[in-house]
Amino acid sequence: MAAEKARVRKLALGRRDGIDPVARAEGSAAISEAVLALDLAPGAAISAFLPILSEVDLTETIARLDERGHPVGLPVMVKSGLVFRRVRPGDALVPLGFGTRGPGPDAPEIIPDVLLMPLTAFDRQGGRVGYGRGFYDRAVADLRAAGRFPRLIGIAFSVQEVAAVPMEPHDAPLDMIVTERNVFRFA
Ligand SMILES: Nc1nc2c(c(=O)[nH]1)N(C=O)[C@@H](CNc1ccc(C(=O)N[C@@H](CCC(=O)O)C(=O)O)cc1)CN2
Ligand SMILES: Nc1ncnc2c1ncn2[C@@H]1O[C@H](COP(=O)(O)OP(=O)(O)OP(=O)(O)O)[C@@H](O)[C@H]1O
Repeated sequence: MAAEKARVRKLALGRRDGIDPVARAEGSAAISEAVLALDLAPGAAISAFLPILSEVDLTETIARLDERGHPVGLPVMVKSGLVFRRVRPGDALVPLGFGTRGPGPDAPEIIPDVLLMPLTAFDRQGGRVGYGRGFYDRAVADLRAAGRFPRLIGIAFSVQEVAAVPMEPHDAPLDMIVTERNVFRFA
């Protein structure tokens, strides 16, 4: 199981790393438009992410969601797992580990109603795999334990699709995946 996850992760990451900068920017713009076209409840709190490595760039999405009045949060790794701190366009960001950046400790936390989730590989059944550290899986488990059931939306380039991601009991299937080509809905 772990070996098969590692295999699809490597395969999809290789293809993601191979997207050229122009296609990456165009793909990110298309994904942003698709996310902004979803029927998000007014005022819903939304977690996003800023790109590391060759990830989709949601910078513009974050600005537009904020403009519409959505509290937007970025993931921060803390001892207990992941928390989401509110970010506003123009805020100063600090390094947060593994190349990630986000709001400092003074920023308020948000409890997301919608998670825009980074991933390495996905399949058409809602399967998702990340970098293999379980941060997002644990964040979803923690939210559910607190009685919260956020919508889980995977964000990826279409080349990150694989035939099947092996899913384990701790893996939360996605409700939706947005790529530059498709919006897949599972729930
Ligand atoms: N943009 C973004 N922010 C995020 C995440 C993410 O996946 N993407 N995270 C999601 O958990 C958390 C950061 N955690 C991370 C944990 C491990 C690695 C990691 O192992 N990176 C490898 C490179 C991947 C590879 O090539 O295999 C490394 O640095 O060696 C990255 C992020 C919170 N913020
Ligand atoms: N809810 C959870 N509680 C405790 N441990 C967990 C939980 N979810 C995942 N883990 C652990 O995290 C590790 C990585 O899991 P997995 O390979 O599914 O990560 P991933 O999906 O690639 O990562 P991420 O969720 O950060 O994107 C595994 O050892 C797993 O047991």
